[in-house]
Amino acid sequence: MLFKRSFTSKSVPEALWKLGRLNHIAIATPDLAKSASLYKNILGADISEPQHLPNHGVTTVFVNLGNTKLELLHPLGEKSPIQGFLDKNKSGGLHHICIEVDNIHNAMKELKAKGIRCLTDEPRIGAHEKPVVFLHPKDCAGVLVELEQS
Ligand SMILES: C[C@@H](C(=O)O)C(=O)SCCNC(=O)CCNC(=O)[C@H](O)C(C)(C)COP(=O)(O)OP(=O)(O)OC[C@H]1O[C@@H](n2cnc3c(N)ncnc32)[C@H](O)[C@@H]1OP(=O)(O)O
Ligand SMILES: [Co+2]
Repeated sequence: MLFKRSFTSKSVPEALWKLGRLNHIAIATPDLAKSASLYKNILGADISEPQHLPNHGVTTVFVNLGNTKLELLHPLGEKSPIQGFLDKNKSGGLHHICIEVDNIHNAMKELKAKGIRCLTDEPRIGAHEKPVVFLHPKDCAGVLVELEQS
């Protein structure tokens, strides 16, 4: 005998958070001026002024692509989190992806419970003045993932 399963608001608990749009793809570079010039003068993109983020140990230039952004990253200060990556990848390369979430605290709680390492205990304010958190690349198919509150 077949039973029809009914999905009511009672039987399906509402998700505590949801993954949203791709916010940016970050590229670490040993020469920020050269990489910015590549996108602006050779590829003809719209780019931002450099922004120094001492709390994150990086200087960024954003490249606006319309549907998403590129974040060009260069180390700032002596303990930059991207220095090790640039030591291993001398010409630079793809560093992380950033995906928006609608509730970063709920996301962190659930991901931690599922064994995904968050690289800080609390979100920090990121390049867009919104809370961000990074997830360990070894727990995310080899890709460093940044979550940003939408
Ligand atoms: C402003 C903000 C914003 O947009 O709002 C930003 O983006 S700030 C962007 C900069 N900030 C961040 O990246 C913060 C989060 N990142 C970090 O805390 C760090 O970069 C780590 C991800 C923990 C890696 O640190 P570090 O390179 O010193 O550690 P490690 O050499 O021990 O690396 C551990 C393993 O992870 C690998 N690994 C390191 N960086 C990686 C990356 N970007 N993508 C994929 N794998 C990576 C290493 O090769 C190594 O693998 P093997 O053991 O197999 O060799
Ligand atoms: Co980023």
